[in-house]
Amino acid sequence: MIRLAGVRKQYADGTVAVGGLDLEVRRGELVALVGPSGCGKSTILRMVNRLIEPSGGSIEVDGTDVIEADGPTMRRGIGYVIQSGGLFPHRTVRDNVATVPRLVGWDKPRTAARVDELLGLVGLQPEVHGPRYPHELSGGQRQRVGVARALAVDPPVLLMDEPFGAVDPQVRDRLQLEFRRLQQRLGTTVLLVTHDIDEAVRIADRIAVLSVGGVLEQLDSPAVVLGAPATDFVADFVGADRGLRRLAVTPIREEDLVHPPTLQVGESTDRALQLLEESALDFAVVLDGTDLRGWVSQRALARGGTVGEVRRRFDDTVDVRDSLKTGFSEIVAHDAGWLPVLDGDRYVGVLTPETVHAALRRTLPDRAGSAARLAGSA
Ligand SMILES: Nc1ncnc2c1ncn2[C@@H]1O[C@H](COP(=O)(O)OP(=O)(O)OP(=O)(O)O)[C@@H](O)[C@H]1O
Repeated sequence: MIRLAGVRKQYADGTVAVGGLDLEVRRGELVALVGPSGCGKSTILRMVNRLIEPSGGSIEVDGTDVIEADGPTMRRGIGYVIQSGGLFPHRTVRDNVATVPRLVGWDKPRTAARVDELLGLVGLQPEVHGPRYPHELSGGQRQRVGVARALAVDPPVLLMDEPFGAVDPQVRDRLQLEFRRLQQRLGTTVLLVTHDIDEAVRIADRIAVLSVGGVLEQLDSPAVVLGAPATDFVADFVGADRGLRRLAVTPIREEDLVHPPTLQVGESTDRALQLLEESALDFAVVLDGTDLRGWVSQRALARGGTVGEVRRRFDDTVDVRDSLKTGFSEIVAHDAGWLPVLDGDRYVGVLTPETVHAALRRTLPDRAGSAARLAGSA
């Protein structure tokens, strides 16, 4: 959807902000540009919508050569969100969001309906927030309006420069996730600049790590950038705690889980003891059909009766849709060696510290793969 080939930018004073960049963003994808201050992130973004003229190379958006196109016309088709929202201070929220629909000639009813819809989408109330001026909103609300305005004519491409930068950390987390859901629902292609690696890890499909001069050090999924940094520069940039960050982006998979023996609540403890003796483990998971009812140890089974009578309940469970970080954190919080994982009500297996380790290894490319990646980026 966005294709940069050999793109260069040298400013008038001789500064080479971007030295020759190849980068592709797929349709519907969210790519985050990260890197230290001054590495050329904003320059790259602003060349895509021609707020800055490239000195060389080619840029295509959805197959159209951006450099050949008429700048203002093209910009109306590309949403652009900047830090603090970049709203017009003397226009109401409604008028801000209506800017582009009016420019492209939408009639009043259509524009009004779209503004209501968009304000609702970003979690604002049209009748409450619509008539206000930007200074009558909180920083987070202003940023939501900025996003709504950028989405007004449903642009296939959205460029965002530190869009959540001006919001306090708690609101930021929520806003990022809400935006991500919206972007996935609308299928918008997004190129986003941030210097917050955690933001990139949380919401991007792929992360482009840049060093000074707009040099692309690595372009890959958050899990791979964190788990297999292509260069020392990337390893340094993503930080010493990249291992912990990876836990947050690695999903729990059924195949990574341990499967101890399972018993049904109605079974006799004699039969259960027999089963446990055949297995290497001294505990079993107790189910009623596929629903989790607790667990039993060999010692408890020695008391006799049915499995249901001697079972113990779990302090906590983990959902299969949670990240390894959530799962591991629950294990630590409950001082448990293992916790059961559920898919809705259905029991699917057991998470242990060892399975966390195995899952982290699974998400890494093999050594040959990362060697090829290194050679490719050199
Ligand atoms: N108009 C300009 N004239 C000369 N040099 C410029 C101009 N704009 C930017 N630069 C330089 O180009 C380089 C890249 O700047 P850019 O703003 O793209 O970096 P960035 O990665 O977005 O930085 P930050 O994270 O600090 O916003 C920097 O060295 C900057 O000083």
